[in-house]
Amino acid sequence: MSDVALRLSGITKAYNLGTPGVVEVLRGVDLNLAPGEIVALVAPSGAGKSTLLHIAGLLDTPDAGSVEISGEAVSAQSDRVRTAVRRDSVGFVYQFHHLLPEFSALENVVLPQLAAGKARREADAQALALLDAVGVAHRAGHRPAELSGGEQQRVALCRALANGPAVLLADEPTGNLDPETAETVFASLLRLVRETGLAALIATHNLELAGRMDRQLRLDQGVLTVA
Ligand SMILES: Nc1ncnc2c1ncn2[C@@H]1O[C@H](COP(=O)(O)OP(=O)(O)OP(=O)(O)O)[C@@H](O)[C@H]1O
Repeated sequence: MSDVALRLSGITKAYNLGTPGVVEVLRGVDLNLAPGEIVALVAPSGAGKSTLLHIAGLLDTPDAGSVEISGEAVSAQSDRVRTAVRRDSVGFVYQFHHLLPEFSALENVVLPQLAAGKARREADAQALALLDAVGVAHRAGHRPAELSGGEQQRVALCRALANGPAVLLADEPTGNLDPETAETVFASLLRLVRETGLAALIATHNLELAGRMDRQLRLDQGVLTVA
């Protein structure tokens, strides 16, 4: 295993808005995340944390700089390679669950595994084990609309972890939940991340949750600083 799960070097990103001009969102972001490390990303609204997470997760490309995942330089690779790395090595959790409404909880966790080439029986077993680990196995056959907000987020977490990623990226994963439910979901997330030894970068406005992670970084004026 590489000793760096995620490395961002010199990431810059600007959006050209025509008039009034260019918005420089990221101005040279450097970050090393070791396997097993959980890092909070704290940023005021509009500071660019979604932009940063999308670049780290290969959903967007930087203007300059590089992204390495598990020691592999991926930012300059072809779309095909980036898509495969994203599928196999990166898990995403968003503020809203984005589960597929017409599929059951189990199927939502199975589908990314089938896309990665896993056999159905193996994918089912992995999905059930993950749902069990976060306490929602009894809801495996239910569709997202039949689940509570906290259950939906726990299923979304299972989906993000289904292919055994090296890196988990989360954008306000508990931001849409009441405090008690947020605590349940966050506790599940921390425990699973600790158990699996993957690296996690978790954007949150919640300073109490941020304080329970290994490190806290602030995104301000386009660069990361220690919070
Ligand atoms: N596609 C785009 N085109 C132009 N400007 C954009 C685009 N995406 C983001 N921006 C701008 O870049 C800045 C950072 O946006 P981003 O969504 O990354 O912020 P954020 O920190 O995630 O904010 P929030 O916490 O409110 O979601 C904002 O000023 C936003 O308006």
